[in-house]
Amino acid sequence: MVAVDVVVHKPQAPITVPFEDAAVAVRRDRTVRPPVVAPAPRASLPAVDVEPAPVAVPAPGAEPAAEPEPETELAAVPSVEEPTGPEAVGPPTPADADDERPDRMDAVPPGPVEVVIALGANLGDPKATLRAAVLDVDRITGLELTEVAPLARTEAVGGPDQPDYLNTVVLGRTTLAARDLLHACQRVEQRHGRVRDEHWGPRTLDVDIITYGTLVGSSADLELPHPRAHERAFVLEPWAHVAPDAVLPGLGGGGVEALAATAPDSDGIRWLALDWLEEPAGSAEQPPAIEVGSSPGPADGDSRSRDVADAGGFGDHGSDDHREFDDHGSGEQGSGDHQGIGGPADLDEQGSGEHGTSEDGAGPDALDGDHAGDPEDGRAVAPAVDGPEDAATYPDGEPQAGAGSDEQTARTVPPPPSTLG
Ligand SMILES: Nc1ncnc2c1ncn2[C@@H]1O[C@H](COP(=O)(O)OP(=O)(O)OP(=O)(O)O)[C@@H](O)[C@H]1O
Ligand SMILES: Nc1nc2c(c(=O)[nH]1)N=C(CO)CN2
Repeated sequence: MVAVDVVVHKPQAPITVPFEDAAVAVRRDRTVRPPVVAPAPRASLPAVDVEPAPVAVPAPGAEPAAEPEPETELAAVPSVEEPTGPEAVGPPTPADADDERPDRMDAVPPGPVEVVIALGANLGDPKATLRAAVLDVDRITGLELTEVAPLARTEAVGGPDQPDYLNTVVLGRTTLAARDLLHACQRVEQRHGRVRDEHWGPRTLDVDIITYGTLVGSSADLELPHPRAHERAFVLEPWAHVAPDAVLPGLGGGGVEALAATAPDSDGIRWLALDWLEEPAGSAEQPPAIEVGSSPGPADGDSRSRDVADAGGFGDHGSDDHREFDDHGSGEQGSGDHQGIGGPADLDEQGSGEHGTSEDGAGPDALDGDHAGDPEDGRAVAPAVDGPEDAATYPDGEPQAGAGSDEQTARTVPPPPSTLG
C-alpha cells in the first residue's frame, strides 16, 4: 500500500483572534478506489451484429505505450482485427490466466474472418475419422469451409513412440469469436473420442486452430496463431498446397510454402493424397450440426464411431462428387483451377515438385491403377485412399496400425485439392 500524510500548521496565520496552532491533516492511500464496475458480458452467438470496440494497434516496431493506471476493474472490450489488417497484442496478462473475463478471443468479428484449421489422427481408422471430422467441422454453425487440403501421411513429431499420423488442413471463413471456434473444434474432437491423457501422445483426432485472420494473441486456453504451426511441416505442407501464397502471421511466421520446406519435420511427410474425401458407398448418414457458444463437455468415448462421411454431408456447399467441389472454384486463400483431382493426367501437367520420386511407402502395385502415376517417370502419384481394407505397407514391409491404409510409392505433390463451397 502506498500512502501519504500531509499536515499543514498555520500558527502564523493572519487571524486577529489569538490561537496556538491550526493543523489540517490529509491522508491519501491507494486502497480506496471508485466502486468496481461489473465486467462486460461475454459476447454471445450468433450475435454477429455486435460491434466490438477497436483496440489500438501499435505500429510495427513502435514502443508499447505506457499502461495507464486502471480506473476500474471493467474488462476491456475485446477486439478482432480485420481479416487483412495487422494485429499485434501483448503476452497474456495475469488476468488472462486467473479469471474467466472476456478477452479478445471472445470478440465476435464484425465480418467473416478467414481461418485455417489443422486436423490430425493416428489412432483407430484415421482416414475415416478425418473424413468425418472435416464434415463435422464444415457443419459448425458460423463456419464455412472453402478448401480442404490433401491428406498427408506424416511421421509422428514428438511424444512417445507412436504410429504415423494422417494430417490435413481446412480453410474457411467464420463469424464466430475465436474462443467459440475453439470450443466447436473441441466438440468435434470429442465426438471422435479424443481424450487428453498424454502430451503429444497418439490420438483419435486433434483439431487445432492455426490462424484466425491475422490475430496474434495469447490467453490461457487459446494462442493464435497456433504456437507451433511455424515449425510443423505436417500442418504447413498440406496448407501450402491449397494456399501457396499464404502467410503465417506472428512470431516465427512467414510464407507458408517456405516454412514448409524448412520445417524440421519436412522429411517426415511421407505422401499426400488428393481424393481422400471420397467415401466408400453406403455411408450417407448425416451427422447432427455442431453447436457453438458453449464449452465442450467431457469427452464422450461412445461418440466416436459414427460413420458419417458422405460427401453430400457438406450441407449447402457440395455434392457427392468431389469434382463438383472443384467446379465451384477456389476461395481467396486457394490456388485456382484444379479440375479432375486425383487423375494421373493432372499430376503430369503440374509436375511432381520437390517430392517427386519414390522412396518410401508401398510399391506401385499397391496402388489403385486409376490413381497411380507413372512409376517409370518418377512423377508423383495421387493415391486413391479408399477402403481401410487395403493392407498397409511400409518400407520395412511391416504394416502399422495408426495411419490406415493409404499407401503409395512416393511422397507426392498433387495438384490442388478439393474446393468446397
Ligand atoms: N490455436 C489453438 N488451437 C487449439 N488448441 C489450442 C490453441 N491454442 C491453445 N490451445 C489449447 O491447447 C490445449 C491443448 O491442446 P491439445 O491437447 O490439442 O495439444 P496437443 O495437440 O497435444 O499439442 P499441440 O498444441 O502441440 O498441438 C487445448 O486445451 C487448448 O485450450
Ligand atoms: N506427424 C504428426 N505429429 C504430431 C502431431 C500431428 O498431428 N502429426 N500432433 C501432435 C500434437 O498435436 C504431435 N505430433
